[in-house]
Amino acid sequence: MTADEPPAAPGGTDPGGTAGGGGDAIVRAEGLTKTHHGEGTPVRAVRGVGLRVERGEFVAVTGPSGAGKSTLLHLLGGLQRPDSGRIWIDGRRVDGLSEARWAVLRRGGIGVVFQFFNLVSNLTVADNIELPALLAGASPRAARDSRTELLERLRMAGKERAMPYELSGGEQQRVALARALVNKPSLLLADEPAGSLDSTGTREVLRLLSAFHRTGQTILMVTHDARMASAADRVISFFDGRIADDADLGGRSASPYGGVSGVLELDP
Ligand SMILES: Nc1ncnc2c1ncn2[C@@H]1O[C@H](COP(=O)(O)OP(=O)(O)OP(=O)(O)O)[C@@H](O)[C@H]1O
Repeated sequence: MTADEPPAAPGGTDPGGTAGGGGDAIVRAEGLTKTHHGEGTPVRAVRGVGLRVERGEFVAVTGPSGAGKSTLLHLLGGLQRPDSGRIWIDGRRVDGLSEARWAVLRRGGIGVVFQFFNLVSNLTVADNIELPALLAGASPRAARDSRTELLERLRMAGKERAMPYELSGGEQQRVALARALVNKPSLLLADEPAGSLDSTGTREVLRLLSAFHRTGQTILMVTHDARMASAADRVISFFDGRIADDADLGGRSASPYGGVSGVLELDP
């Protein structure tokens, strides 16, 4: 499939990951635009953005409030639809997928964490983490094993039976991370993952994201916090709906994967 061909049929895949996706890119987007039509004047939140994230990268998208960072992340996770532009995830053209297909993709290939955890309040920690695994078709035993392993990695062993309201904000975010990672997604999208945490919670989330990154997890994180951004190996500055700068922080990268790029595209 070339970049000009229509989206893959729902369920269609490109196992080689090269059709339109180019090389080993986990995310590729071209010409993305999104205007919000709210109460007042329409807001052009994303104004022609091209982006490429390679397998194993940890990319931070930073910029002032209202720059359009969250909108960009929502477009890449299928939580909002672009007005124009194309998106490939793991080599597969996805911008034309139905809501249901996007939901399936988020259940397996894309994990998402938000500022406000969004745990299911009447489910235990264990059930919150196992649910997406079960929905994706894992056996109860496999879901339990994955949950146990993740809770250990997240230093939350022993909290399996706790309810979300019994946990601190930092602990709830660790459960949200476990839930997002339980199906081993090729991409983790994180929208201000420490935005509602104190400095201890922020440090812990940062440490955990870095630890998952070191074991190969591809992460795209939106943050306005310079400390958070400094944990990434590449920082994209977003301003007024566009990529204003794209800096490979080089040397510190724990990722074995090089070759990064991000391009500013003109308005269509
Ligand atoms: N659903 C919506 N309806 C109307 N306007 C919206 C909507 N979502 C976002 N906007 C507007 O689009 C612009 C970009 O918002 P967005 O949340 O993407 O920015 P951001 O860079 O993530 O900001 P912040 O750091 O404050 O979260 C803002 O002006 C915002 O008010």
